[in-house]
Amino acid sequence: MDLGTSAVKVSAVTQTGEIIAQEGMDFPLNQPKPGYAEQNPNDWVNATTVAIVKLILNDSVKPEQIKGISYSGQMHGLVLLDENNQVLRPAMLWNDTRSTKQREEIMAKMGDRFVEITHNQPLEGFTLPKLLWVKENQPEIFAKAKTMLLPKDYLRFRMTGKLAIDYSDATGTVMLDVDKQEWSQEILDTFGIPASLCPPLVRSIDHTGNIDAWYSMYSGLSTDTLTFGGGADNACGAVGAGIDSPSKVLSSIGTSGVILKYEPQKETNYHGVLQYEDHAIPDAYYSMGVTLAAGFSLSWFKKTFAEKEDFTDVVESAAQSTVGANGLLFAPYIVGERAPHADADIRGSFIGVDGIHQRHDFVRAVLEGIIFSFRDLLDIYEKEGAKFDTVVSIGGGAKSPLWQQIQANIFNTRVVSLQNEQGPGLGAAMLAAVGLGWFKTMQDCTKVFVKFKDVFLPEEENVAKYQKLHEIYKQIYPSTKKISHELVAYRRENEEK
Ligand SMILES: Nc1ncnc2c1ncn2[C@@H]1O[C@H](COP(=O)(O)OP(=O)(O)O)[C@@H](O)[C@H]1O
Ligand SMILES: O=C(CO)[C@@H](O)[C@H](O)COP(=O)(O)O
Repeated sequence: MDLGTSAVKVSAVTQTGEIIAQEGMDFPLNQPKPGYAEQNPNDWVNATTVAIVKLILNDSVKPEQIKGISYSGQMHGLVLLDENNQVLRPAMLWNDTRSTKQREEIMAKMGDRFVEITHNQPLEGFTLPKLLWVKENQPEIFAKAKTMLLPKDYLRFRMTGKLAIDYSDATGTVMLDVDKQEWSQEILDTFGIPASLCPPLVRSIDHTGNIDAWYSMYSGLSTDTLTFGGGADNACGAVGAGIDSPSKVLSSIGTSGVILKYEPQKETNYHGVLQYEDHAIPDAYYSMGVTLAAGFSLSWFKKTFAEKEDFTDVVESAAQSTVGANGLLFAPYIVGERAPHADADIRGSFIGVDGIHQRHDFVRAVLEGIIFSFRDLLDIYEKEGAKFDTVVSIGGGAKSPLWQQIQANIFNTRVVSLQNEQGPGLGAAMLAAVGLGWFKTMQDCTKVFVKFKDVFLPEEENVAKYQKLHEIYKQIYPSTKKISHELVAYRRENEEK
């Protein structure tokens, strides 16, 4: 199961890694105020159940054939349950940036010590600042809260009745002591959070209970089906894309965008400039930089300016434009940004709009702007001495060959795609396959399951053009910061009246 932000995708995978059936279902994202991003946890369960039922009825996957289920989940989202395990409020998602005040308080109280324990800065997107926002703004809800879960763990709970969180998602709460691999008592004590709120920690390949009788009745699944820990969607994406050494880098265009590197050592610490997380692979780690609105920028553009048209046609119309979109740049900061500019109040922009521009130039600028923001992240890694020979491209954005060629040119590195762009879903299936004992190690499973499809090579002339354009792009953030902040403040003032 891949519980994304735009949809859930359920894949049936054989012992040899063939995806024999796939179903999905969308669910809404609610943005009631500037910076807010919420979903109803019941929507995840209902959408997943519909996808499972379709898999059984439409695709003839027999329930008794399904030996194991594992989960890939959108990260950091806060789900709070009361003493009867009922959901207390809508889930606050990874792209919800309302907790700037709490983020600043965390740094003021703990400073570098916080970064030392968690290997991360307490950014708005992470779970702890959200929890502290609820504590301060909805104390009656905080008082009733008995359990905190992340999105995929809530889904598992509804399917098995068991509470658990795996280490890769636990690092994303910024409440885990990365060196000790346990919930940080120091952080919990400093912010008055009861340890009982934190669910039991499991490894991504650990058995987390069977499908229970209630969910078996509801979905048609068998109670003989085992579930496994699963992981953060980016950890699972890296597993499904075969990112098993520091020379390969993952480029994921989902709702968010991610540039991710495998890290063999626990001790590596980017001091919060990049995120540092436990991997879904036991005893391994990964770092990443996140663009908050990657695929989301394109979906926003399509919904706003081309609602009735086919998604692929809109994307491919960018081929009618030129490298550099005839002199038009786009900065994808439409819900704020996380890396390299941790700024909840920056907003997006089109720069250079000219009377000659047509809609396809705007589409091209959106595709390129998202990859320029990825280029910013690669630059951080390259400054730290990283050398990549291959970029593996996954996520909904990997459906477009044009977008992958743009990546090869902007990264000046070869880009490969997967046979099926569902990296996180395949990664989750691999965790179940290892958990079931079908393979001894994740590496053994990777050799059988991970299959590449197309290769996109950098084109020298276009690489040079994009290098020039990226230098211009880099000026957008400092040049638009003050204007963006004033506009967001204006909107807040007027919406609060
Ligand atoms: N045909 C397409 N070509 C390129 N990008 C696409 C296409 N269809 C969807 N996308 C992009 O894929 C994104 C969704 O990717 P996905 O990996 O499914 O996200 P999530 O896991 O966050 O739900 C959308 O935001 C959209 O911009
Ligand atoms: O916040 C992060 C990573 O830190 C996001 O990457 C979320 O995990 C959402 O993923 P997608 O829905 O875009 O796959």
